[in-house]
Amino acid sequence: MDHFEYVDGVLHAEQVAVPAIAAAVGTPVYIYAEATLRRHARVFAEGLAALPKKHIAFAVKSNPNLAVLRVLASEGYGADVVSQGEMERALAAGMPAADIVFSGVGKTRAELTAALRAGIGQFNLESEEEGVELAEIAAQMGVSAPAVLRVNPDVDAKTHEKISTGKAENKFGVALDQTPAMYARLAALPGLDLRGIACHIGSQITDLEPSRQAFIRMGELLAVLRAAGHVVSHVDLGGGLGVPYRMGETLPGPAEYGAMVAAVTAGWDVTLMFEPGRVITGNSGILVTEVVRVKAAEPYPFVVVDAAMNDLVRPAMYDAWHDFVAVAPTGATMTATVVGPICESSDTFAKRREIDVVKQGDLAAFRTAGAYGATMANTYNSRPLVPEVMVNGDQWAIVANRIEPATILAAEQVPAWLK
Ligand SMILES: Cc1ncc(COP(=O)(O)O)c(C=O)c1O
Ligand SMILES: N[C@@H](CCCC[NH3+])C(=O)O
Repeated sequence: MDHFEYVDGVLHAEQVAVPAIAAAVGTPVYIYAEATLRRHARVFAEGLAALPKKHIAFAVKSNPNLAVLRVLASEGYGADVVSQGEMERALAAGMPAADIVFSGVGKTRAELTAALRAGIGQFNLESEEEGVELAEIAAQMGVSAPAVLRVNPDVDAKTHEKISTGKAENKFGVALDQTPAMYARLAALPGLDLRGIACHIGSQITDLEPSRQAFIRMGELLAVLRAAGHVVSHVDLGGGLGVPYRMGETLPGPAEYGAMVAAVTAGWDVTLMFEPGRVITGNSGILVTEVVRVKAAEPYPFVVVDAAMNDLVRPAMYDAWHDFVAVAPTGATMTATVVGPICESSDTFAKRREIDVVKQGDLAAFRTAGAYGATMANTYNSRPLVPEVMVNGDQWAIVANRIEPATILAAEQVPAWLK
């Protein structure tokens, strides 16, 4: 979090005072620190330095802002995409098609075709049905689709159930015990260059043991597939490494993760692939908001801010914690519930929490909002999508504009029967 620091009592993003951005752009506004993004990208890559052959594909879903993607492209990152839109963004940001991995259970025929045309590096197949369809399209196009089969290792990632992806009950990947036979059938298809396996057990993983167990299962499967005579040159271990959401919290970081991966995968002789998202972007961004008013209530007041669950949905959706701090704290604290203006009780950011004292008109920030923040925003209650700003040293720029909700139909566009 070191590029969002207090200088002379005022929160700064790198060398830029947050109030300067808020005054120019308005609130709410997402602010990203380029230096933090780069540092996270490098620290993650350094954590994997001991691995001989690897490829890192940034999980675009965590933050698809083009400026973010450009920074990560310049750090040598490829992209893990889950839609044609994400693929196009990665390409537009300068990521080579060969460095793009396409995941997701619902890739449509149109998306498979577009990705083949673009020449992406790898399709992560989530079902036999998808593999058969991809093989058929590729064969028609006279190409061979590089692919791996995503396995569901049936491991509990010990994270929030809504962001767990590696248990048998989850929709992702194919059952481990069915994989060898399915791999053999898919490998035989013309149009498919099946070259390995993939897994991803969940997001915001704060205990490395479930991942270790999943990777051990992947190693066992690798041995079974090779014993059956298959070529397995790539193993994709997904993303999911968690980040600290609370000031002072310490979690296993890229170094511990890398050491665990190196120990489990020693001797595999494959290219290992990684799909980190949150660990790169989470603490690279904040959401800045203004206090609309402080509403007296018993036993604690409500701090009503101008950001809402449509701007940052994680607290409403997963009961997620985001630190809430004053941009110019006085040093005093109060206990309050922090809420947005939306007409739902779930529009609550912090319940009965000790926070910096704030009053009407003060600026405040939700920390760790760089991942799954702006990207999950919507226009509920006819609120615009908030702008995004990137800071680089003492410079900053708007990297996504405020977007108004669906435009109001002009009178002549309203069908006669609605008039
Ligand atoms: C297939 C896949 N890869 C990568 C990620 C990125 O996860 P995270 O942002 O937790 O690193 C996800 C999200 O959980 C995912 O579903
Ligand atoms: N959107 C989730 C993470 C989902 C990860 C995607 N597989 C979050 O904010 O924590």
